[in-house]
Amino acid sequence: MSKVTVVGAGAVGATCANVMACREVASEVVLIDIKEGLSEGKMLDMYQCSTLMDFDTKLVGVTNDYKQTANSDVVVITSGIPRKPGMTREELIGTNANIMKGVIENVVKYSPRAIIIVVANPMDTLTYLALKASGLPKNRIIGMGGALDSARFKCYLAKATGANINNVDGMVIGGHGDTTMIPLLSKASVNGVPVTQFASKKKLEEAVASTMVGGATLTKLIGTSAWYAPGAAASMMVESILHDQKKIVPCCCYLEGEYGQNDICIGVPAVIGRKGIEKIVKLDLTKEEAAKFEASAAAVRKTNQVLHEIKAL
Ligand SMILES: NC(=O)C1=CN([C@@H]2O[C@H](COP(=O)(O)OP(=O)(O)OC[C@H]3O[C@@H](n4cnc5c(N)ncnc54)[C@H](O)[C@@H]3O)[C@@H](O)[C@H]2O)C=CC1
Ligand SMILES: O=C([O-])CC(=O)C(=O)O
Repeated sequence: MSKVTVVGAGAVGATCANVMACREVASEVVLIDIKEGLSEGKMLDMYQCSTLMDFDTKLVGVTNDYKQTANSDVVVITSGIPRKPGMTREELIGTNANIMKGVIENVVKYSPRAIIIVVANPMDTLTYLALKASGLPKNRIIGMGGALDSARFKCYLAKATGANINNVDGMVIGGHGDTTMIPLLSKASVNGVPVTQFASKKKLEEAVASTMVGGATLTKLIGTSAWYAPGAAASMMVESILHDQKKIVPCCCYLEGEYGQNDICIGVPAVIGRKGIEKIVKLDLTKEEAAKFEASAAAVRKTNQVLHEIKAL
């Protein structure tokens, strides 16, 4: 028996709940939101897919009643406003930091043993806030960003190389921001063969640039930010935890010396299993990539500083 709570029944939260239900990732999924009836309605709709899609997951929707989320094994936090075209993720901090503080208090109160996955933006800074506000050990607070950015990177690489998408491997580390993420071209491959064998430098650099603005491109097209791939990425992380799959997932982790950084949550590859972040994986970065990581960390720290200015920390 396993129980997952998703906080925020908007686009990303409901999609994540739906993917988890369809894949039977957990025996019970609870969706909670402050908007009266929203979670109840979405979970009822989802439940009515059971026979159509052949799943048997207990689905519960609640309005702001954390008692029903009690003793969750994993909690995914998507509550927060999304950006509109032309905005950065960092601009969401004032509203979303306040939401995060209230949510974390309830999550820790009702599910003290849960592993928490932070999705709301600006994700790296809100992961840091969740860690500090919850007082939980660092292995139990994970931010979702790198999994999504890497999935997008693989799509753009598949287009650039003409390779089968499922043969493409690629990883994005660093902050989850338009200018802070670092798609690692040096490690990208098609079935283990470096991507440079399949596409020109120019095309590969275009794939990197498109990945970095992947979220902004979707926001411009849709008018609000994306949800299908974000929801699926969060579900994949929950699955790796609950099924102890020990997948190596680029995700936002608290660093204490790794990659030359301290007291920061930022994207690095990690083994994700039943204990949450089980190991931070060390990559041999090129000189240029290491310099980019340093700059990315400096930018994330600048946003973290805002938490003090708005008295969220
Ligand atoms: N880390 C990542 O890779 C990604 C992060 N995001 C972020 O996820 C967040 C959610 O995005 P969407 O689902 O598109 O937004 P949305 O507006 O569709 O849904 C947000 C939901 O949160 C709810 N909410 C607000 N305050 C709450 C509270 N205190 N407790 C419970 N629920 C509360 C709202 O009522 C709303 O239903 C945004 O901050 C967005 O930027 C979105 C995509 C990817
Ligand atoms: O772009 C946004 O604001 C939402 C997000 O983080 C993403 O889709 O990568």
